[in-house]
Amino acid sequence: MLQVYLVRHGETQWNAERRIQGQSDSPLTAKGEQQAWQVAERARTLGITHIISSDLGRTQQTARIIAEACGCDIILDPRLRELDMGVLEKRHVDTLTEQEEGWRRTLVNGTEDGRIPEGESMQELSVRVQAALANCLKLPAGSRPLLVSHGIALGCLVSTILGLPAYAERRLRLRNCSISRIDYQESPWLASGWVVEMAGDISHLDAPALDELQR
Ligand SMILES: O=C(O)[C@@H](CO)OP(=O)(O)O
Repeated sequence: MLQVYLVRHGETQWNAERRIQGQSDSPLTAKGEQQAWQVAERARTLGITHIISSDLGRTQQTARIIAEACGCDIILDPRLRELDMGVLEKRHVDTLTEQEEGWRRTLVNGTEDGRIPEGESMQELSVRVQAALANCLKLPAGSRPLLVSHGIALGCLVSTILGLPAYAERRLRLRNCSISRIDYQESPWLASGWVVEMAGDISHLDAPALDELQR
């Protein structure tokens, strides 16, 4: 059985300011760095062998802290980037016009191919994050990878493993530096393939942020 841990990056400047990031970037706040150290401390006890990270700055910054604690190298995988949120990236969520909020809601409420203009659909996101996950099956036997990625990207991964549509990710709260775990297994009692063992655990954080757009 392969165990894969999923970690969302620490709180960033724009998470705290309620700005939409997508594939744009902002650095971790002091609180975000502290969260990263706390999740790293937990990861250190889990026997992690590989850290695989989205190549955006905020995930790399988080991954470096976890890698230092686990003594692993970091492999960058752009398929683990956040959903491309097109023309709404860098915008403050409270300043969107009605039309812009409608675009954003398309993602939240879910239509198969809904997207923000110049952005990516949830379906497209789902294909690339699933491909990044499938790559973990090629690691040597006994590997235990930890993936560092983003709220929507990881939510989409967990939702689709559960057999839900990709847009169901907004029904799953994955806070900054939460840990989720999915296992690839062949048990006759469970569906064979990927199984969700836990999602969004923040018991290692002493001060979880009320992060990003979720307040
Ligand atoms: O892009 C964003 O604004 C958020 C949405 O969840 O993603 P991240 O997890 O990278 O903060």
